[in-house]
Amino acid sequence: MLPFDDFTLCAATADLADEPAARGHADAVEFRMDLAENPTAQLRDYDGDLPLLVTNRHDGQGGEAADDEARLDALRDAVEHDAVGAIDLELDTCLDGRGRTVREAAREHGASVVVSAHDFDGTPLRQDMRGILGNALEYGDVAKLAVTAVERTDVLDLVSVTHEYDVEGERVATMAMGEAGRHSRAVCPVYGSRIGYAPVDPADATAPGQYDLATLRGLVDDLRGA
Ligand SMILES: O=C1C[C@@](O)(C(=O)O)C[C@@H](O)[C@@H]1O
Repeated sequence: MLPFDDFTLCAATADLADEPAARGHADAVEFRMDLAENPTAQLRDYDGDLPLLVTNRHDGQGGEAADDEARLDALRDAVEHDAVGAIDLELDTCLDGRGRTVREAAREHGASVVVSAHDFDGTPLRQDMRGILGNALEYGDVAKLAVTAVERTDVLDLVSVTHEYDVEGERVATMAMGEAGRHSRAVCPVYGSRIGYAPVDPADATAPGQYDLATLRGLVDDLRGA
């Protein structure tokens, strides 16, 4: 089980062979099944130390998986592996009811549920970000929102909403994608964001504006005074 009680840095990858290289800096591995070759075999053969957060992102939310039942079946199967401590499920998949049995399977196997939403066009209004995270909290243990920053100042409202939920005792994970939002990946955790994502190798970024793993670990630890 990945409780996300505190900031959890995930090495985001489509290749579980990255795990040994991630161990020194990451708390967990985000396994992007939708970007992976033979994800089922990779999961079956995984014997690394780090727990897995499993994501099978559909193409409407920035991933490469078709948004079909097979995508959800793969998540339901994934939670049966002991190494899987959490799954990521899109908010739209929860709102349309298709995520219910996936969440149930996760709970049954002691895996946390991260309910996520992505905005690749911009940063929604403050009250809308609050609303999206609030909706996601209805379904998941952690509500995650990744927006796109066009200006550096777009991050201000995101930080403040993150802080509000943290003060209310809710688990949220936030980040602004894109160059203008890059600093949010280090700053949002200072205000309570529970999850960070970074590739071991910067060439393998899973979203725009990500730092490499060692850099993000250093920045977050520094800023949070670890
Ligand atoms: O949802 C997220 C967050 C993310 O998009 C990011 O911006 O770091 C990276 C993805 O791998 C992950 O699934």
